[in-house]
Amino acid sequence: MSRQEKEKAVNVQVILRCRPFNDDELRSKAPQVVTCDDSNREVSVTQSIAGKSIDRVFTFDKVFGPNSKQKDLYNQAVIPIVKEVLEGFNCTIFAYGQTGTGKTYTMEGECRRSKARSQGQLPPDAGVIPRAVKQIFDTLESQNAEYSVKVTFLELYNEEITDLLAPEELSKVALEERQKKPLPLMEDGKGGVLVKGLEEEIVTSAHEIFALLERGRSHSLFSITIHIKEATPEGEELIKCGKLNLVDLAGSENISRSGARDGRAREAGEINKSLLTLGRVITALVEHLGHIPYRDSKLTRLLRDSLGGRTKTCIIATVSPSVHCLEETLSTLDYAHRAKSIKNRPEVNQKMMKSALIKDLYSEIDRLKAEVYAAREKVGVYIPKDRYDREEAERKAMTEQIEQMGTTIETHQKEMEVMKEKYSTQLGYCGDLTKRLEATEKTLDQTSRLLSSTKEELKQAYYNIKEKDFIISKQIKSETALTQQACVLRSDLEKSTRDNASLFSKIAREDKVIATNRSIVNSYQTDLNSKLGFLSKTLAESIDQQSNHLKSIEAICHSCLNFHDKAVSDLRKKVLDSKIMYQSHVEGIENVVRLHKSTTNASLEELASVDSANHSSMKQMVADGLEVASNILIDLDKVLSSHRGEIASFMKELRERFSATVARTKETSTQMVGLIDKLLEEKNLLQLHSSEAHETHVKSLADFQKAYEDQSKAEEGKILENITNLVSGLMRRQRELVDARLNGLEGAAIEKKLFVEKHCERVEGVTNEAKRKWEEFAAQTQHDSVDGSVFSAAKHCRLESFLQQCAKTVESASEQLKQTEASASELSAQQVSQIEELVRNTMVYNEHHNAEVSSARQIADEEVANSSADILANIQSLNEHEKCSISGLMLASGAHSETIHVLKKEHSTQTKGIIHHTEETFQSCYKDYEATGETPVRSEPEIPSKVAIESLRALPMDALADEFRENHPYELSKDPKPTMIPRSPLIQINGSK
Ligand SMILES: Nc1ncnc2c1ncn2[C@@H]1O[C@H](COP(=O)(O)OP(=O)(O)OP(=O)(O)O)[C@@H](O)[C@H]1O
Repeated sequence: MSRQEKEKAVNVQVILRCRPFNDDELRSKAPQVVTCDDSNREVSVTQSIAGKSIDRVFTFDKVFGPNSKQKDLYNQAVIPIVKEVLEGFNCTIFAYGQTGTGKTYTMEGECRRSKARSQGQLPPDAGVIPRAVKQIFDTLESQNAEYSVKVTFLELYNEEITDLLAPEELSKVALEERQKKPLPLMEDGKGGVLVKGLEEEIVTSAHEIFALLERGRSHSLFSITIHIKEATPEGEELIKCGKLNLVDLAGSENISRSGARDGRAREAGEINKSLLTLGRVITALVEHLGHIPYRDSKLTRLLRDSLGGRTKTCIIATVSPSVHCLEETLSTLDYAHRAKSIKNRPEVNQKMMKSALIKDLYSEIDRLKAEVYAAREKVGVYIPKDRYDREEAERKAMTEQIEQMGTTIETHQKEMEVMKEKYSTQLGYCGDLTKRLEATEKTLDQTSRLLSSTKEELKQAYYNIKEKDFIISKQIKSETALTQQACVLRSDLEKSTRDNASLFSKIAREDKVIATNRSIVNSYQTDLNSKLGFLSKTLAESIDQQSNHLKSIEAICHSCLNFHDKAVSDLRKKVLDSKIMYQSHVEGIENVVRLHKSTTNASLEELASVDSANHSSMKQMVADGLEVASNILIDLDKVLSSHRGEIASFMKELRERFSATVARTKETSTQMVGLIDKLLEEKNLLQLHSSEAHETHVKSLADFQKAYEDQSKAEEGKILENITNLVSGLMRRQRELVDARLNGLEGAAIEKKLFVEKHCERVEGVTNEAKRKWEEFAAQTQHDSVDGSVFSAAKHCRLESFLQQCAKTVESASEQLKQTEASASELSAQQVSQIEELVRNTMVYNEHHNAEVSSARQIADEEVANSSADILANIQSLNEHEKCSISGLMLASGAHSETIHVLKKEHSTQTKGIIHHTEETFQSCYKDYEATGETPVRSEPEIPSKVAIESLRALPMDALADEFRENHPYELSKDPKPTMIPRSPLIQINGSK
């Protein structure tokens, strides 16, 4: 298979494993309801509904029955997955199922307790995790590859993540604390999720992993990440990376079954939250909904890439074969079957250049160093910018999620309301349907009764018609025989007339008699024919009416039956639909209620704890505040009194200083005046001194010149002889220089003198001005100081009054603070007790509500089960009812046939009357020949006797009817088929007429 093909969308692989019966189930002889067909990958579950056993069959990617071994499951299902991990895919295997169905057995097996693996062999009971670890290390070692393997191991319980690989060198207490501390989840910025602070352990052999697995528990997620070094043909080093996640989920049973209460209820609620969210995520993925609620639980956040992402996923669903777990088994099978339709798009992880990996690792080391430094120096929290940004983004996302959850809760509540309404409407609808069913059943009963009575009547009518046909045919036969006999007689008479002329008169008489008799016979025949015609007409009409009536009844019966069948099937469908809908609603409501309950309980608990914490912190705060305030007040008091003293001393000092300053100013001004006078004196002296100094200077210069000249003359005299030529130049130059210097000094002295004189003039002016100003200033200062002392005295008085006022305010404030503290603590205690009561009430109400909901659900369940069972039983027993009603109808038809018998009797009496009357008339009219004695002896004509003629006459109606009944006995319960009814003989007669 090419890599491209491999990276296409693939369905999540779902494997079903059914464990063998456990000891308890064997002891209680629990019936088996789950049957596995490993070769056809089918699982069938037998359910008993309304006394009938119904099989539901599920097909999975692989099925492992109760006799399957750990090795079989691993070899067939897991080896290919581990191979793909070593090729660079990310793969996840997770076990899902009810508690005690073998999730941990399948994932971990019994190897934790076994010592066999210490010899390098795994025990036969070893599960998927140890076998996968062994396969990974065996493969890596056989490939002689350079590799590194690191593992993480966490527990996900109660929606909290705990690191099972937290360092062991910490003390036991610290370790426990650390292990208990839940770790938060963070988005990694690439669409993935990271567990913040999760330890990654580098392992070099399978044994090290086995040692780590000792810390394992249920509800855990064990991840192995493998890096394998590869070399390209160009000599570059690449790192291939694959990851295998092995998850043992929590049991999927519901809260009511587990009987969880209080803390355990929260636990079950949280577990349920994870599994409910997992179910919702699966549904959303299967139905391709826009929003997949991954963020609703930590489990789904962790498994995000495994459900609809780029990871290859295999779900191992575990079930029990026992009837006791039927409900959960069906739920697990539904769950797993739905998950089969999830599509993932697995991708091979991109290979990394070794240098890039090293760079990444260096930056990671830098980050860790910075964190270690921050932790060691305890200089606050060090968060790198990107992490801060990530956390900020996560915080925002969480805020949004909280808002979203709020709206989701609202929507759920609304949905719950709608569902409740729908539920009550459905109940009403169910009631209506039941009433309609009852009414329809009654109508059906009546119609069935009517149908069978009508059928019986019809049958009776057919029988009567046959009987009448028989009688009529007999009568017609006898009439024909009589007519023939009359004709024979007539021909005999005619022959006698011809033979015996002497017997003319007799013949005439006889002719007369015969004519009379013939007319009687004719009239009798006409009369009989007309009566028979009337009778047959009446019968034909009656038959028509009967058959029409029967047809209409049949049509009504058919329509009734159709309507009934349709109504029954509709009803059955509706009942089943409503039952399913009701169950789904109940399930939905139950889930919502459960979720709501867990959330409410958790929030109530949280509220209670927050509230009590708030109360104590408030109390503490108020007490602290009071203490601080009273400290401050005391300080303030102290400060105020010290300030008061200080201000008083300051004022005193100020006053003293001021008067000293005034005195000093006065003194200074006097001194200044003296000084100025002195200055003026000094100026005059300076002037004098400067002119004197100038003169002295000039004089000293002249002296210097003279002395110099004298010295030069003396020295000249001494050395003139030796250095006349050499020194003469020098001396000249020296003289020039001295002259220039003397001239300069003289000029400067004159300049200085002029400057000093000018300066003295200016000083004099300035001093005079200063003296004037000083005197003004002194006067002003004296005046100001007097004003200042008056003002400061006034200020002092005001300040003092202020201080007193301030002290009073402080005292009243402290008093008020005390009062406020008392009332605040009283109020907060009151509030706390109120909130606590509210919380207690709400919790009780919640429990009560929950109990009500579950009892209502139970009752509704029972009622629905009862009513649907009743309806089904009713439908089932419909035939029996029909049979009963038919037998009832048979009785009714017996009564009816009696009535008909009576009618028939009446009819035969009437017919007898008619025949008797006709006979009498015939007897009275029919005259036999009377002998006169005049007739000669005649040859014996063969005239049939009256008895013979009478014998030709048809039997009376009763006798004919009896004969018919004897030959055609009436069958009671056989339905006459209209198509089989023989045609009435009267039709022929009527036609021939
Ligand atoms: N296929 C099997 N063969 C033999 N015994 C099994 C099998 N499956 C489970 N068992 C036994 O059933 C018992 C319960 O199994 P296990 O603890 O693995 O269930 P579980 O689903 O992990 O439960 P929980 O949700 O509580 O973790 C164990 O004693 C285990 O040995």
